[in-house]
Amino acid sequence: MLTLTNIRRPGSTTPETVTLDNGVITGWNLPPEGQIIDGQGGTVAPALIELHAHLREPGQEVKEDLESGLAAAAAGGYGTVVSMPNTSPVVDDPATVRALIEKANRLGFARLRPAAALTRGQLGEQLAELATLKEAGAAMFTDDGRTNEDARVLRLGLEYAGSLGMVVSVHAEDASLRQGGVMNEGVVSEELGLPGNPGAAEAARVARDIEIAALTGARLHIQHLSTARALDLVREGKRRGVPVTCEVCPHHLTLTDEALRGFDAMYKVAPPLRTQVDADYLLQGLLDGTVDCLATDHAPHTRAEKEQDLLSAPFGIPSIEVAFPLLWTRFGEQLGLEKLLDLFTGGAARVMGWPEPGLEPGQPADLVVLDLNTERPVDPATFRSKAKFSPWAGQPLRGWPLLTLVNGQVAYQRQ
Ligand SMILES: NC(=O)N[C@@H](CC(=O)O)C(=O)O
Ligand SMILES: [Zn+2]
Ligand SMILES: [Zn+2]
Repeated sequence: MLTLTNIRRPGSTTPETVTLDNGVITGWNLPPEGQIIDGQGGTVAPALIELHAHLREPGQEVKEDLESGLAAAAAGGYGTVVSMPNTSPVVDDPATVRALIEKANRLGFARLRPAAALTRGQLGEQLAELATLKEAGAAMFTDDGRTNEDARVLRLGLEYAGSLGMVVSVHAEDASLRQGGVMNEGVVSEELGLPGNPGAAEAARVARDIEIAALTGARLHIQHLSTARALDLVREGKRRGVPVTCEVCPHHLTLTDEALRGFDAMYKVAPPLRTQVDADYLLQGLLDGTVDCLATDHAPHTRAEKEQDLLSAPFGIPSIEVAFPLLWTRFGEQLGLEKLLDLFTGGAARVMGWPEPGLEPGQPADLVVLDLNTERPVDPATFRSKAKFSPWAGQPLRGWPLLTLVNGQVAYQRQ
């Protein structure tokens, strides 16, 4: 049993108390019992849900592992993380899915809901054993890290996953258009003389995949959507009743291809940072509901890897520890707290078909307490993630988590 005192519900200024027992919320403003934690006047919300993080286990533990990645997630306010299967080996077998879940349960940080590969080895040729992967606990199917080039294989994957009631999520870029592009194709890439990856690579693939979702009637989720054009395609697909959803990442909302002018591969990410027009358009998509949820695509690499030149360095930006404060500080006024929290919690749950998280008695005791007002600079040296660098290093942000509870247990507490 745990009692959390001195917390406020979103939109309220009244300090309250909540009691947790057996992994659920048991009641509000009851007499304190069990372990008592002072919420320091922070705002309490359901713990955030991350649908897209690269935790790198198995095989790439030099970049991140379950312990560092799930601790980082809890420090970022997340209670649940869907990990991507582009590991080494690829997560395409039930035993690995089970082993990951068991290990994560022992760690006691954020909950892990691993995604499994849609195709064996993520090679895009033969479907993985989706039914047994689901049975083992796979949360969704994706070949993220790679693109699904064969439309027929994606069709079969959607049909099979759809029959199991599972979501397929896609990294939607046309590989032949993307080629060796290391940044957005446009004015900046031309000035810098760097190979560009056109927005059309994303839009063309999103259009194709929405058609396949319409054809199959199966649930398709578009990952890390980055362009205005692709967002219009999703909007139109939804209007037609196609079962398509999409996520947007913090870096595509807050950074543009201008960041590449310093030739720093920290800003190299797939899909690439686009233009301010795209970033503004994505924000509108958050406001009007076209974007279903926020997801970080937390993609840790070693510093040495990211210090290589732009052509050699791997793609990816780590952000799981800064996502909420970053977006609250930048867009809190435009979005409002309730909408922003919904994009980090309920929106993600609805994409997955999971129960709607909430603060009522009976709800899971997965909670975050946020300090919405105190400004603190981003300090990558304090990150739990192994990737101790950040595009937002030094920036003063508000909205830092004070406490994250998972299953009624402390998964993170700020010192
Ligand atoms: N987004 C990235 O730039 N990188 C991801 C792969 C991916 O999400 O496609 C990674 O695994 O590092
Ligand atoms: Zn991807
Ligand atoms: Zn990814």
